[in-house]
Amino acid sequence: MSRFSPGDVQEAAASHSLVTTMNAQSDVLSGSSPTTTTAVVREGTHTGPRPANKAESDPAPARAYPSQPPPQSQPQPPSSPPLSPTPALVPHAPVILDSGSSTPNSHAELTSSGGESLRAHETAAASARPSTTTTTQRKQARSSRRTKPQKSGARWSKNGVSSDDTGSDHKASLSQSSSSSPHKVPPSPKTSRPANRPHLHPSFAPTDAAAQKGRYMAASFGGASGDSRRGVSSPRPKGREAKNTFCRNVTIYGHCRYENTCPYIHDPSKLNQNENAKKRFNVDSPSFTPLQASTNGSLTPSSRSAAISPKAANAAVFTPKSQRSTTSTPSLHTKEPALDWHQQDYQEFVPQTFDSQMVDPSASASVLGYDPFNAPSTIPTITGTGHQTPAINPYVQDPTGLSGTPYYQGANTFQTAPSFHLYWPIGPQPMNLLGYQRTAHDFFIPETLREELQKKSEVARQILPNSSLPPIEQYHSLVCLDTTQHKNQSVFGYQSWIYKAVSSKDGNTYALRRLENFRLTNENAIRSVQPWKRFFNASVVTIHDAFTTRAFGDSSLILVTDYHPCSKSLAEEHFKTAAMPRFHGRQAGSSQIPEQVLWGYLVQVASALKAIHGVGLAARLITPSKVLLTSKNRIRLNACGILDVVNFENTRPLAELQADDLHQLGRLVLCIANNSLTAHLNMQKSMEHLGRLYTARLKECVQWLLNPQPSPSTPTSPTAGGTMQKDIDTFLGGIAEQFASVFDSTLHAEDTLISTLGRELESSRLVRLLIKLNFINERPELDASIPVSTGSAASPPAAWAETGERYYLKLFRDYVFHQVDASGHPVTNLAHVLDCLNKLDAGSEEKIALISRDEQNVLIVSYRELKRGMESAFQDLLKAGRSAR
Ligand SMILES: Nc1ncnc2c1ncn2[C@@H]1O[C@H](COP(=O)(O)OP(=O)(O)OP(=O)(O)O)[C@@H](O)[C@H]1O
Repeated sequence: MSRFSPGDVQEAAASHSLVTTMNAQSDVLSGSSPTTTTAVVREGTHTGPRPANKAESDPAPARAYPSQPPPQSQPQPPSSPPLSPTPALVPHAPVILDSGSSTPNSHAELTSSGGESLRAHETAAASARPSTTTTTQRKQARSSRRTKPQKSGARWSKNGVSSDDTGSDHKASLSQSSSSSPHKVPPSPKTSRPANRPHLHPSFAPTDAAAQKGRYMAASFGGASGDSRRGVSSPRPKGREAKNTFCRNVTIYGHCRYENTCPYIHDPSKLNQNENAKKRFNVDSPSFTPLQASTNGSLTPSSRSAAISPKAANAAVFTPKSQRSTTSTPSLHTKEPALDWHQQDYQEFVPQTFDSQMVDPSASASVLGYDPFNAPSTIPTITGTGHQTPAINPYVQDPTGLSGTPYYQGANTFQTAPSFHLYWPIGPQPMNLLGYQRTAHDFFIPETLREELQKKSEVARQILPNSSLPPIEQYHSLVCLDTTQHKNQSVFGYQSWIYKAVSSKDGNTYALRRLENFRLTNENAIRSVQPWKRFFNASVVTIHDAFTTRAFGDSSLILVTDYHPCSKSLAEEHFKTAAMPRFHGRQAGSSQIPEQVLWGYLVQVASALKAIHGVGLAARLITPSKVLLTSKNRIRLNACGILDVVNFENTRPLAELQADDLHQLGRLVLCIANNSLTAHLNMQKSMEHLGRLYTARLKECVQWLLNPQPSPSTPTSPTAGGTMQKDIDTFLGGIAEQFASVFDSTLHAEDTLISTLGRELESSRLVRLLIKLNFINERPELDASIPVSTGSAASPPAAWAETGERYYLKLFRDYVFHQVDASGHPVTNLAHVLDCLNKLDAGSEEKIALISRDEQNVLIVSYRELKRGMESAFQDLLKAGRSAR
């Protein structure tokens, strides 16, 4: 990546006097203030890579990357006029010293090279044709053909249509053809093109007018000077290209005498095939039509199958032998096979960061054996009344990607899942880099965090197509979040389901917990949710509403709570490990939970209990399945308030319930520490195990929580002090030092997030800058609506985007994004882009060399001028927008 060097500035200064003499003329042309341009230098003074420019006069949209910058000593064609400033081709740069590109010059070059191509191709015809070709040039062409036949050759097509064809390419291939096949070409009936005819890009040449071909091809060869230079070193034509070319003898005479030996095509139908095959992706490309599935599941024969034997066409679709084969085969029968393919790829490549242990053997087994085609008939019987959705959570964070399979099976709608593997840095990341050696990833949000946030937002927005779940009140687009169809009635006394749903009132996504077949016998029961609706704590899932409904065909109680995408219960996190032989009630092989994680859980639940007990409530349900893990080590109580409604009539005293909360907390930690859901059933053994694996402090704390109300004479609290109450305040006092350490790590995490946010702020700043630039760059339709600030009548109205500051903003865009290296390859250096945009945003005094697309002019401008120009152009746009209203 080259940058503008100080030498350029000096050279620019040296040519300043010349620049000044040009100012008057250029100002009239550009209509812009002469003060806006710093300097312009002649071609060749810059040393850096040039932007991939096309000729200024070339209207063709397709742009070829130019070859190496032309050396100053590059020989000019004999017919070329001396270099002179040519305002007609210079697109109104504020001050321009033209180094040689001009309309007459271009025309001379066009004419000259066009004549050469014609001569080279049509040996006899060219000599007889009263074209612009001169006798001297013809001789030169012949001699060059004789002496350097190996340099000839390049692609050549029927119309000279390929956007990257060059004059010499064409000439060479034709000279080769003329040597191999003695085509006799008569003089073309059209000998020259009108003088004012614009330079036509080969791709716009008519395809059917054979007589015009030569002319357009000739015109195309004389395109941008960069093109013709590049053509000198074009590769030899390949046999395949001759095969793509229609024989000119057939065009001119109607037949070819040398058809047997001639390498060109003589059958027009073949030509069209070859043409289509040759063009890669353009407007003429045939659209891709995948094999469509008919309603009976068989593939509809397409035109492609007509070309193959019926046996082959009806052959079974290839299915790779893998775990996913059971799922991938039916996906071919969906409406959008291509999309399914993407989805499967996404499943396969998603790096799992947040979860590593959640492999439910039973779930995996059931999914593996799950037949999506039979599912609708079986699932309702499993899930009960009114519950017709396959009770498989599509969003479960299953590393195998299997739990979501049925969801993707049925998905006929378009889905754009972020392809995380595309962003993921490949290979080990370099360490200990200096400040200026940072990698591209250093500029952006950390990969793990970005992936987690993107997943959450994607999951929160996903819906199940063809879902039979009814809307409930204002909640629609219900998706069942349950990961298992075997519901445990013992928790609430009712089967419970949980759905993600969108509220039509506020557009937010909520989690709806439904208790099936719940009958409300007392109106006051449902009012007991009111205090919970006013309760907000960071460690409790907020409750928003509670009501009963018959939308499912039964009488259900619905509790509306916050929705936390990609979350899972502690039971799913810690107890659903791979199938392994059990050992003493524990799952052997499961890893030990770090003590710091357990203290984190203790502190979070304790702070939630402090708040809950403080407002005269009790959590009542602190079990592993009802504590939600919403991000790494971040938990929330998820079933508060439900038992208040369900057990309204036989509730216990509050003090008892609050003491039970502490007991449940102790049991939770004991179970997790023992990696067993039933650890509390064998208390002594479990405590011993806990004592072996963890510190005495943790054991003492759990012991205190599990003990019944301590008597005044037996102080066993964490504080180990004298007589005390067994309440949450005592407990908090006892674990104060753990609170301090958890609080400290929370602050560290917050600091990290704030600094990440700061980096993202930088990115959003650059995005705003880019948006502004793109509003301005090469804007076509505003030409008439915005008066060109020059006020010059000579300026065409269609020049807003090409004049004044807009012109060098356009060149700046090329400088930032379209640079090519010395061999003409695109430069895609993110650091360069960020560097340039940041300097533009800051309005730095640093100067850069902007090179016009025909590589004939170099503008030296500072970022400050660019910034000023961008602001003023943007203001123009705003004004025009306002006046249009
Ligand atoms: N508020 C919520 N936001 C996001 N996901 C939730 C929310 N509440 C529960 N979930 C998810 O829904 C799933 C089912 O939760 P639920 O509370 O029904 O537990 P469960 O494992 O089915 O236990 P049980 O059998 O006792 O009902 C879990 O994967 C959980 O992560």
